[in-house]
Amino acid sequence: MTAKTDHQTKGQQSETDTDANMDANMDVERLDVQQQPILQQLQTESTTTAKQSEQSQLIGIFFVENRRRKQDIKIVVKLCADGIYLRRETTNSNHINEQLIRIEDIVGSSYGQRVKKRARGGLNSCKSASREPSENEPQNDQLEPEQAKGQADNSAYLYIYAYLKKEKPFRRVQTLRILRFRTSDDYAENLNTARLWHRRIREHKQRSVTTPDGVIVGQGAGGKKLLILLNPKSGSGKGRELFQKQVAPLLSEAETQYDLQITTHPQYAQEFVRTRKDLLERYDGIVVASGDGLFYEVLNGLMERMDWRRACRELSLGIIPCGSGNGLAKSIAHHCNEPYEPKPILHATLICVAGRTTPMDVVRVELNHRDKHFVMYSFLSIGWGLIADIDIESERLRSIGAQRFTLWAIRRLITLRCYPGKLYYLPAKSSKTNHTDTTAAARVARAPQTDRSSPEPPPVEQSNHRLAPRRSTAHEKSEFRDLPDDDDNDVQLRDYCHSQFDEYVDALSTDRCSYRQNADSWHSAVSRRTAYFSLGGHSTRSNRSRLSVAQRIESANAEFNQLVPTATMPGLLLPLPAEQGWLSEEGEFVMVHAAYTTHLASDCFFAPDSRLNDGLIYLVIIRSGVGRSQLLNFLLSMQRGSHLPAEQDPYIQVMPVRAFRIEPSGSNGILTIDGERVDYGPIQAEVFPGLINVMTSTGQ
Ligand SMILES: Nc1ncnc2c1ncn2[C@@H]1O[C@H](COP(=O)(O)OP(=O)(O)OP(=O)(O)O)[C@@H](O)[C@H]1O
Repeated sequence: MTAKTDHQTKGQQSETDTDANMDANMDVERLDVQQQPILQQLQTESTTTAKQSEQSQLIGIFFVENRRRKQDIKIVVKLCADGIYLRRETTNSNHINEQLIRIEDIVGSSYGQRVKKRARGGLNSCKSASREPSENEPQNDQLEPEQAKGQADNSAYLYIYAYLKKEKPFRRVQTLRILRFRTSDDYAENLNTARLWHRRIREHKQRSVTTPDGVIVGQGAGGKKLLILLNPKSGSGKGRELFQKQVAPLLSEAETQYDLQITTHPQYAQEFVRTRKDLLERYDGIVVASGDGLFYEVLNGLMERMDWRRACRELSLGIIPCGSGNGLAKSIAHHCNEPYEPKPILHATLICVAGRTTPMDVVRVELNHRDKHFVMYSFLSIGWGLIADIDIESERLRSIGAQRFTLWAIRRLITLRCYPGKLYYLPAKSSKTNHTDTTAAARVARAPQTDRSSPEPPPVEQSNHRLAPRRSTAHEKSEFRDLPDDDDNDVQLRDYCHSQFDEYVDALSTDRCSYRQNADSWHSAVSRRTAYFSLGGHSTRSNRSRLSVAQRIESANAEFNQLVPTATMPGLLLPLPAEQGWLSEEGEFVMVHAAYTTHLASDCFFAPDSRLNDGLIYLVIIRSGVGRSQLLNFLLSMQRGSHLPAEQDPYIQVMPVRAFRIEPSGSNGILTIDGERVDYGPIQAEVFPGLINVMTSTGQ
């Protein structure tokens, strides 16, 4: 190994300065490796975890010339499980400065020859992920001037991409650290050193997202790709451009492998997700680069799959906000205590490449329109009245931007509307019955896999509840699990169905209308499932036609259980049992708005107490008789999240519930699900706690 002493030449330093000047918003620093000792790998016995992590430490000593102050800075760089420690010492004063770039803040690294700024991953270009540099000479157009002129530079460079969290103002700052390895005259040898650092960074990053039981969570971790669905028409219609400029370079820095699908029309994403056979084999995450509307399509497409249960478990979902509302992206950023503004796309992409996931609640919604029954899945909100009116009716002013909401709010305040109807809800803290057991969480208890030692199923309690609930544990309440999908469990379920046959038939015949409603569900209109729900018809997927009617009903229900997450509240046309804690209120309402994420839009902090996985719907009720000034104050304070009354108020009330039903009396009004208008009429919803996993930077 030949020692080099010319590491602080004029030419090199000016390059570093140029970088710093050009990347005004980015913290760039190039550190040149010193002659001796350049790199040490600590050799320790790998008997304990601590020792293992020590073993994977790398240490190097680098120098930077500070021409302005005419002094050299010596920088000791240590790479370990926590991240990268930089200890700076100036040579002519004893000033020491230390910095830790946390492993969570490092998105990735790349190595190879020195490349021009425009050819570098995260700066302006989008180069392909996981670039494996050749050990031959680099391409001429990527060489620095000195190289291009024929002056050989045998150095290998390591580019470390990090985004440091700053509190004031709250944001992430793009940071690039360049390590130059040139202890040898042989480029291949220097490249090997850079490659080792690169590999170690990857290993540490991967370890940081591994759960205690050794499972690597999040996208990209299992060697699969991300599927990115991009709506080029979302928001201001610049989705494609924003992706190329802001998202692709970051994915490249993080070495994320992905397939990009550009949607061509409404329903494209839903259809793609629903029908793609190898979705789970090929991808471990789906990222929506669009607004909340496309996320809604992806969620519902997943729920229409035969393997929806596995899909919800194994595919993590992320969102990069290119739309106009972006309530989900803001809610996730809020959950992770991550900045959102001023660069929502950058911040959200960082969350998507962080490799961690958090369970999130989904709400199952039932609608009835012209005797047809619809089922869909929602993740944001359901609105009836004021906010839904403002949201939908102001569409005609879309061209004026976000101000349309303010203008329309004023209009609505002047001509205030009240809607007569009946509201039912199941409070989260009902003291009556163990109503939490009637939520989806209770199905955990029914899942044989959670208690294989006691296979005896619970008794049937009511005609509209096929399986009676067992009290669930605190842990069970925190996540959704439906009936298990392994073979053992299928057998147990079947055995149980047979043992309870008489009661089952009874229950089914009483309830049949609700199943037949499902036959005409929104799902069946667009999916292959129709055959399953058409009890009277011929199923192409089973030999049910040879069975008796009762057996066919039973068989249909067993299949139905396997296919969709079953509702625990009675069907939309059935009464809601007061003995299970259901409460109701009849009257005139200015608004009933249900939210299950903190933000309805990036600037609407609607349910500040909401958590991604709390199993709660926040029902905000505004009753008729509310004063206009109180209403104005409510609307004006929504942005800060201070709109909800701290004390009991006769007109405005917020209530955490597990399920609710709205029965509007008239036929004129607006109902929205996740900000999109749906048919006006009776609607009910219940929360499925933690049904899906969303990409977060914090994990569980
Ligand atoms: N290529 C396309 N052309 C037209 N519409 C599309 C296309 N791709 C998707 N869509 C539809 O556009 C609708 C709106 O998209 P999206 O929600 O992503 O953006 P947005 O409305 O601007 O954002 P937000 O919902 O946050 O207000 C979606 O419901 C989707 O069905």
